[in-house]
Order: sequence, then structure tokens, then C-alpha cells
Amino acid sequence: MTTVLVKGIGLIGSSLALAIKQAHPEMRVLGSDCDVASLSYAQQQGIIDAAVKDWQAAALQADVILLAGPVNVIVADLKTLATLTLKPNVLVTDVGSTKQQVVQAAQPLQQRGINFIGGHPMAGSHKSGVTAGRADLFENAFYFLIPGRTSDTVVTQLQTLLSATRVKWLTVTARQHDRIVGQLSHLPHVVAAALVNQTQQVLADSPLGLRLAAGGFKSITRIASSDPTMWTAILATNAELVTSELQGYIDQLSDIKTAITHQDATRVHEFFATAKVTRDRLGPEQLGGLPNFYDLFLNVPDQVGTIADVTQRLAAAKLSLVNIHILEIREEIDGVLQLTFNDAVAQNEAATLLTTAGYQIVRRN
Ligand SMILES: NC(=O)C1=CN([C@@H]2O[C@H](COP(=O)(O)OP(=O)(O)OC[C@H]3O[C@@H](n4cnc5c(N)ncnc54)[C@H](O)[C@@H]3O)[C@@H](O)[C@H]2O)C=CC1
Ligand SMILES: O=C(O)C(=O)Cc1ccc(O)cc1
Repeated sequence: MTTVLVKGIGLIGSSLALAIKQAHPEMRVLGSDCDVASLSYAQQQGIIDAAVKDWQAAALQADVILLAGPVNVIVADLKTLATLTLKPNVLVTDVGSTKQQVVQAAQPLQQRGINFIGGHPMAGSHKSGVTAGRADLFENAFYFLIPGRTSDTVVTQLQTLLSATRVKWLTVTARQHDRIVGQLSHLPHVVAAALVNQTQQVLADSPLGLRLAAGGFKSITRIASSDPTMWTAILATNAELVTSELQGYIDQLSDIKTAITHQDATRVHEFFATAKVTRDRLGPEQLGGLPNFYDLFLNVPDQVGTIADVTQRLAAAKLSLVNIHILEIREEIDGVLQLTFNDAVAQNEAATLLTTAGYQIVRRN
């Protein structure tokens, strides 16, 4: 029987454990976590088959070891694993958001002949913890692999283990990974947090303050709700690249500040127009490759039963929703309902059906 040890049963660890059990119910998934409550929740919910107290002892029996703690913990765990006598054919992998320091920490292990593949699913959430875990969390997302010198057979073994995630595999070097993800994920998290902090300071004396925020502020700052411990570890392990990318961003802000100060309307217009051209070109396939962004935004009157009516109409037409989200519902004012579909066909059929039923579609992505 194949034994998989997942160390760190949080959002990502529990989601991968669920996906492993889904595709391979015969495998035994062991969970380890420093948080006792998370571990017992995972066991009660059947996310793992058994909880282990001594992860190093469990590692000796494991055929696969999946490290899913914060990146600094992953780095420390790899160093510890190099001191243990693991099964000779064990496969060690991780899910950390940065890869250069992780791959470096895995070197002593690899020098001992142990197979290690660095990994990173490019999906997740600003939510954290075992209770947010879902087997379909990574569906259609990219999953970076840094196999180094590990054989194709072992890479296929990992891909088969995680087949239920339905990810798109992408092999890169650790440096390529950290540069791209630094720009697309780490920098945006810094920007979102900085904007929330600065706004809180500026509006501290306003009684309504942040509660007046509209859709734009909410969407650009959603990720400021992410876990501070996890993000401290990410930035500590990608400092060189993120600080360089952050400097580029500061330069952009500085340029637009100068243009606004000098009332340089041409330059300000160009600033927005350039961004708009780039952003508009990004359809669902170009932006993260996530086809679950087939959205319809409906104007809905704020009345009891509207959401039920919309979902019933969609269900009657056998149109499955990936997600439903209520935006800006205020008393006696229309709200906006965001409906997310799996594909463009379902999105189009839903648009026709709901328009015919009298609903107004304000936007579609
Ligand atoms: N949150 C996200 O969207 C994504 C996160 N990642 C990466 O995945 C890893 C896990 O992130 P999440 O699951 O989101 O975090 P999480 O906070 O939900 O889970 C981390 C788990 O590790 C446990 N843990 C922390 N220190 C530990 C230690 N010393 N020993 C044992 N367990 C320990 C925590 O108790 C927690 O249950 C991180 O390395 C993160 O960079 C990768 C892709 C997406
Ligand atoms: O919530 C979001 O949009 C994210 O950005 C999730 C995320 C967080 C960390 C990663 O390494 C990858 C994805």
C-alpha cells in the first residue's frame, strides 16, 4: 500500500490530500500539523486517514512526502529529511510559493539519492486553514514543477498522484518561477496590503471610512486578507527579485505622480490607455488560464427571492454554476450578482435565458 505523508494540513495540504484520496482511495494519507485542532478536523472529515504526532517517524514509512507548511518550514523540513533514513524510492515534493531557496535546501537530500520535485500550484485563496480545503481548488490552474535532475518517470508518478487536481503542469527552473510569480503574485500582495494600510491611515478620521469602498477597492484589495505568517515567509525567500520588481512598480507610481502634479493630461491618458489595452487583451485563457472566469454580472433588485429565482432558472435549464457572489447589495438599491460558469457556452445560454426573463446584464468577462 502506498503511504503519503502530508506535512501541513492547511488550505493547500488538505486540498491536495482530498484530491489524492479522490483519485487513489486505496492510498493511505497521513497528516501532520503543529495545530492539533486542524489535524483532528482533517481526521474527522476524512481528509486524511490518520493523524501523526511524530512526523519524522512517519516520514521513514512514507512512499511520498508532501511538504505544505509555510515556505520557511518547508526549507527546514527538507534539511531535517536529509538527516533521516527514508525509503530509497520515496518521492519528496512541496507546494511552497517560492522555489529557489526550497530547491537549494533539497540538495543534500538529492545528493543522498532521494527524488525531490519542487512544486507550486498557482491557485489558492486569500483564505487559509484546513476548513477552506477543497479537492477542486486547483482545477484548470497551472501547477509549476521544478524537477531538476529527477527522472521523467518520477515526474509522471507525481502527476498521476495529483491527477484529480486537474491542473495544467508547467516545468520551469526555480529562478524563472520566482521571477514570474514574484511579479504576478508576490508584488500584488504587497501592493494590496500597502493600499489597505495607507487608506486606513488617510480615512482614520472618517466615521464611515473603508465601509464606503466600492467594487474597485474591494477587488484590488481582496488578497490583503491573506495570512500574514505565510506572506512573511514568502517575501523572506524571494526578497531579491521582489524588491527589484517593487522598485519597477514604485517607478511607475512616481511617473504618474509627476504627470498628475504637472497636469500632464496626455501622459495621464497614456498611462491609463496603455494599461487598458493590455488588460482588455487578457481573456480568461490569457489571464491565469482559468476558464472558470466566465462571469455574468446581473443587476438584481434587492428583494427576497431574487437569488433563488435566478438559480432556479439556471438549474431548470441544466446550467451549472461554478460560483455565485453578491456584490454591492444595498437596501432598496439594485445589487449586482456575479455568476460564474465553467465555459463560454453555459455563459451565453445563461445570458440569453436571464435576459429573456427580464434581468439586466451589466457586464460579462
Ligand atoms: N494560500 C494559497 O493560496 C497558496 C499557498 N501556497 C503555499 O502553500 C503552503 C501552505 O499554504 P496554505 O495551505 O495556504 O497555508 P495554511 O496556513 O492554510 O496551512 C499551513 C499549515 O501548516 C501548518 N504549520 C505551520 N507551521 C508548521 C510546522 N512547523 N509544523 C507543522 N505544521 C505547520 C499550519 O498549522 C497550517 O495548518 C505555503 O508554503 C504557501 O506558500 C501555494 C499555493 C497557493
Ligand atoms: O487568492 C489569490 O488570488 C491568490 O493569489 C492565491 C495564491 C496565493 C499564493 C500562491 O502562491 C498562489 C496563489
